[in-house]
Amino acid sequence: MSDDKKKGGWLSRLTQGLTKTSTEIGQQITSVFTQKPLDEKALEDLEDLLIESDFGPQIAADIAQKLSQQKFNDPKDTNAIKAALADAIADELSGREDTFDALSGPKPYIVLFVGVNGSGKTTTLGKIAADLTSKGARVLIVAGDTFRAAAVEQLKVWAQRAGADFMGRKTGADAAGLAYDACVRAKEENYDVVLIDTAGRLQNKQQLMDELLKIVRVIKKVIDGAPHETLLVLDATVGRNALAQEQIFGRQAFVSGLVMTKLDGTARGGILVPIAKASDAPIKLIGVGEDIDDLQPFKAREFARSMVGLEPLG
Ligand SMILES: Nc1nc2c(ncn2[C@@H]2O[C@H](COP(=O)(O)OP(=O)(O)OP(=O)(O)O)[C@@H](O)[C@H]2O)c(=O)[nH]1
Repeated sequence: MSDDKKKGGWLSRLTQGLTKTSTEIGQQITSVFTQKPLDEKALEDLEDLLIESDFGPQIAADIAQKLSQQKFNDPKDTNAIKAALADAIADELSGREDTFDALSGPKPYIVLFVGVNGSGKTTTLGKIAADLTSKGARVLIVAGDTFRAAAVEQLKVWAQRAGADFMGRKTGADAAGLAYDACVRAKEENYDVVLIDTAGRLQNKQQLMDELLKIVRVIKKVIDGAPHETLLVLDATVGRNALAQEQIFGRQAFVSGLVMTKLDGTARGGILVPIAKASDAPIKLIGVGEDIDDLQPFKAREFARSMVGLEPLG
């Protein structure tokens, strides 16, 4: 067992978090390959397996094609095949990863969280707040989803837990007005980071987008160059719907990074790959569980290895 695993560090959490997907891919790959050489039928089976894991037909075909061109000394050596598969997945994700770093940029650093209700926005925001305050940052949490009292309460709890300050308004208040006041306060009171939650009702897309754009406009009025980061939070368990959501929010062009949550809750974690490829914004963070430590920086190679059931390299 590696040191990381003993400590329950992020790599082992990543491996554990992706168990559902890696069981699907990692174990099935054994049955795909053990009884036969890496022939056309095996590659077709691999392609099907990748499609079942939500990689999408094009990416599945590209990966199978790549593997078909490789020579394996022992076609029954599933670890070598898994490593080649992990490399092929990581190659698909090349250039699609980036770091989320709220502490090296200008202050106050303004981060906006967008995404549909239930995607994990509030939880992601809370986990980030806890991480930042643990590093000594002064953090202001802003409950910009003014439509749902429960969302405001949930954020308040996260703020208390993280030791961050909190700003909210009564139900139905103007979210852009709240964001404006929060930015003014953050400037005056020298906060390091402001984390702004937003509403995520998708029943009326245009209204939702108009409201988000209004929030962005007012933030810019107070702080030049802000928001410094707009994170789109997507739930991996909704599969291809997450791809559709990326297209809706991504088309507005102000998304600067993606967070893929609940990868632990699905055997179809392959969905991250077509989303990463379709989006203009890179993937910055992934959620592999409900604990604070389960929100992790996205590292394509480690992700790909965990996904096929190999130890991440670290
Ligand atoms: N298993 C797992 N659960 C998660 C993860 N991220 C968030 N959740 C859970 O998903 C549920 C929804 O998360 P919220 O943060 O409330 O989602 P939201 O987008 O803010 O949704 P609203 O509050 O409805 O606007 C909660 O029960 C979270 O605990 C994750 O990475 N893994």
